[in-house]
Amino acid sequence: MLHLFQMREITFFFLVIFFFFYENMLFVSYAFFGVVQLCLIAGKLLKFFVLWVTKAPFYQNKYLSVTQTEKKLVKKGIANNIVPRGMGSCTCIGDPQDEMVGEELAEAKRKDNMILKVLLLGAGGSGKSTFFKQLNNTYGEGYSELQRSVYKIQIYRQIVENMQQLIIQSEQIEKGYLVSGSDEEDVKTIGIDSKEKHLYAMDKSFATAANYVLKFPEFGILDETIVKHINNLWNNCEAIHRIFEHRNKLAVADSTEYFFKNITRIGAKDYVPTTEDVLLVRYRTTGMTEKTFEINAGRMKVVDVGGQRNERKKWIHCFEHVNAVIFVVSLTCYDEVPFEDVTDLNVSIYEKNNMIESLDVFEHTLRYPCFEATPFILFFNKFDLFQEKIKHTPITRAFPDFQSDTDDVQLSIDYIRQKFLDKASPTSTRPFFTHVTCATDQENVKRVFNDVQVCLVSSNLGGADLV
Ligand SMILES: Nc1nc2c(ncn2[C@@H]2O[C@H](COP(=O)(O)OP(=O)(O)OP(=O)(O)O)[C@@H](O)[C@H]2O)c(=O)[nH]1
Ligand SMILES: [Mg+2]
Repeated sequence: MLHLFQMREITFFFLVIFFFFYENMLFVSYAFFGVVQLCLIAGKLLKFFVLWVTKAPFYQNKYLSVTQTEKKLVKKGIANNIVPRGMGSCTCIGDPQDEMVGEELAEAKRKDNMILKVLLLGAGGSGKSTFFKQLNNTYGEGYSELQRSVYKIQIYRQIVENMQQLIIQSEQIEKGYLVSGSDEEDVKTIGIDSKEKHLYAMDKSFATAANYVLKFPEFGILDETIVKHINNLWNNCEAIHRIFEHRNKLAVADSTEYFFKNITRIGAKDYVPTTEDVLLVRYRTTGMTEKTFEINAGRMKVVDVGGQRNERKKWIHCFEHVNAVIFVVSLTCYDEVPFEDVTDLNVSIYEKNNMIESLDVFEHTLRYPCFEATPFILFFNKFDLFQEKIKHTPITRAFPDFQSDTDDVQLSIDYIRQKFLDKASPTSTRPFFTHVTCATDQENVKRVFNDVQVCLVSSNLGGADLV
């Protein structure tokens, strides 16, 4: 019994002792963990206070992050001690070399953000791609022999297609099409009096040459025979020259004369196009090309697009984050028929004027809401050709309101310039800059793009976002 009592007492005693200590242990442990928590919170508060006062993240912790780009740099061994950035600032710990990496990254990012995005827009054939090529020659790596060789097939095509076009037109005139007094109601003339049509007919002695050229395959490579025939037609056939005078209505490029004259060099087996050949070849752009050039220690991303009617539908795809639009106008197009309106080689229909089309495209482009505050730079291009054309063809061809039938270059350019500027809304605050240019002249392009760069930077980019 005693034993049992003692046992019960002893058990009770130990239970009391256990509960007493258990309660106290709970209290002690609660108190202990409470103090630890308070210390941790105080520590964090202290750390953020220090960060806030010094504006420098001394610590590397979960609030700080390393960007994917920086990780790649470390992986590639370009940078070796990238320290995470936190809360918008990027600083490095450790030795001064680490700090340099951080600064270089920041500088690289700042430079990246300073690229000006400039669009080259304008109607087909105004010279956009020629500017692009000239920029590549001046500020890019130029064209290697291999790259120039790519243009060979296009040069062959321009020569053969344009000669075919001239031959076909000669035949059409002979049949009575394209001359005034024609019975065909729909057919517009190219300004040849029916009494003069015999002057445009090729002599029978050119029949073999003409047939050979007409049958030449679309992507054929020039050989001795075709060179001989084209040389013969160009050098000896007067009718071909007379029709060439009407090239403005036939969508025959001005530069074709240069290629006809150089056909012996171009037809050689080891022919590699020169830089001049590359600049002068007429190649209708499809889609868009862009490249970043370093101009005046600044960077400019230039986008070249196709200007033909069906190409213009694609322009909208490159309208984001644009700092400026360079709108290229061909000064010589005031008596030209748009390529798309020279519809059928057999029965041509000449309807529109390229300068009026260019004005329409300009007006349409100005109306895009995304360009509301975007600076527009107008390039009145092909000044070299304009100076020659104005001597015999006044701009009244496009602007009958132009008072004088003058050959005054400055007066005519001023009139054309005003016609374009009139398209801008009178309430618009958007900046406009105008330049008279010659895209085939490297020095001119260099000077003009220098000015463009300076103008854009000083005009605060019209408030547009940087790329
Ligand atoms: N002489 C002379 N020819 C020029 C000048 N600018 C362009 N050209 C020629 O004009 C033709 C058309 O030029 P491109 O640069 O292809 O015209 P584009 O605006 O790119 O035409 P699309 O691509 O169809 O929109 C080419 O044969 C050029 O060599 C210039 O200032 N002077
Ligand atoms: Mg082009």
